Amino acid sequence: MAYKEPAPIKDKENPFESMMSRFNIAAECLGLDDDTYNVLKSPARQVIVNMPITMDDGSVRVFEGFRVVHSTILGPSKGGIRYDKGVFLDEVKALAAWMTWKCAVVDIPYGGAKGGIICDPTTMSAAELERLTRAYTLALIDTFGPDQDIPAPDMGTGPREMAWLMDEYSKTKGMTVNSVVTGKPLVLGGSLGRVEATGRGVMVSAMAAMEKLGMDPTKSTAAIQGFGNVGSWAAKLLFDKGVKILAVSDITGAYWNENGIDIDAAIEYKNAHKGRLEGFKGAELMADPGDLLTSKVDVLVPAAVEDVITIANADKIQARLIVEGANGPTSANADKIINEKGIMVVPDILANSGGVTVSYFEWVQNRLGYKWTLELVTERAERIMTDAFEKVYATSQKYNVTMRIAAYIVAIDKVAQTYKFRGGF
Ligand SMILES: NC(=O)C1=CN([C@@H]2O[C@H](COP(=O)(O)OP(=O)(O)OC[C@H]3O[C@@H](n4cnc5c(N)ncnc54)[C@H](O)[C@@H]3O)[C@@H](O)[C@H]2O)C=CC1
Ligand SMILES: O=C(O)CCC(=O)C(=O)O
Repeated sequence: MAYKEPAPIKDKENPFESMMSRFNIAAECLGLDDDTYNVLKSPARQVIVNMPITMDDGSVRVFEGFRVVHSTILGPSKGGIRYDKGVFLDEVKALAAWMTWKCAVVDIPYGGAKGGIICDPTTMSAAELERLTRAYTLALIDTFGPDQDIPAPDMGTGPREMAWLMDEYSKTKGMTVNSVVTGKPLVLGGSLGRVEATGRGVMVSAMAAMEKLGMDPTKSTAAIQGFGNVGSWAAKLLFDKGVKILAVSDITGAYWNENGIDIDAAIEYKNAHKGRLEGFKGAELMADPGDLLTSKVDVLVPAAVEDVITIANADKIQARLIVEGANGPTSANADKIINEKGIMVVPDILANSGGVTVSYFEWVQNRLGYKWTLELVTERAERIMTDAFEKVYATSQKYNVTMRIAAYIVAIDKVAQTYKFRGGF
């Protein structure tokens, strides 16, 4: 196969190269053939759109957006849409590939995609965001579809944006098509349990890993970076399991309480303050928010952005366990340092796959025209996550590799086997 030792790449890494360097190692472990390797390293489709939007003050701004479909070999492509001022094409390419691996790890019948729009949603009105979301939907009308490519929320987007997308798509088709998007409000066909699904999967992964490491959750401490959808739910569900959360953070700073943060109070505060923790009195503001990552805790959950654990701080990490709520929070160059320190990492493509798993349930329910109970959603999602964790753990033992490389091996193996049966290239 065409595997080559990746050239050393410096932090800040290109996220796509970062993804590829892990893919290369896993491909070599599997002895992946050249043809499949070459197909999988290239995204199937990359669309760049420019959308002129009338702002509230009457001016017109042109926004750039992307949709990258990495693979559809396992089924329609699936993946969130990110609204962020720093989003860029290679990041979306990496995120799309991670979706392919993630869906394969949890064994759901989807390929991978991701979208992004360069914008700062915190400075835009709801009306401007609605116009932008509708324009993006129209620009990608031939890409999206319940059997083609199914978006969902990611950073900076949530049920509100998914509702606009569903409505715009449905209008162009002349009928209601709720299965074109997941993460919708419940009343539009959203699934019970989707909002907390990614955080729940993080909690399930953390519990499974703690068991392997012989850690008692009720005697363990944790720090959580990011207090949005994933971080706040992961914090809440770990807190409910008795884990003492010593630190949480968001874009406004990191907050520390030696005696443990009351996560219910933190969530209540955030909800009452435009989604931000700024001014939260239940913890002290840390002088440097980056110190959260190297603080003295047992479990670290990066649940914000990419490349926060790098060669600059990896050797200072004190946690025994890292559970990656975010996509790509650890740079490829930091993997070796973390591994040498004996820290167990539950990688993103496993740890945060609870979200897409319940998105899959939402799509299934929409297509059935039927609603599942929360108990059913939770029980099925937890079973899928636990099975995936055990499969990845067993693979890591079999190949004597980290959980991250094991997760890639599980995923690439499934995709490669599918290609073998389907043929076609
Ligand atoms: N929403 C979902 O279902 C899924 C999200 N993810 C990933 O989880 C991560 C977070 O996504 P969401 O929670 O949905 O986004 P979100 O937009 O709901 O929240 C992001 C949070 O991170 C904080 N943040 C941003 N930059 C930060 C920084 N430099 N330091 C500390 N905090 C920072 C924000 O203030 C906010 O609290 C992303 O990597 C996303 O791709 C992964 C799987 C599914
Ligand atoms: O729920 C989904 O379909 C995708 C969520 C997502 O974007 C992710 O897992 O990174």
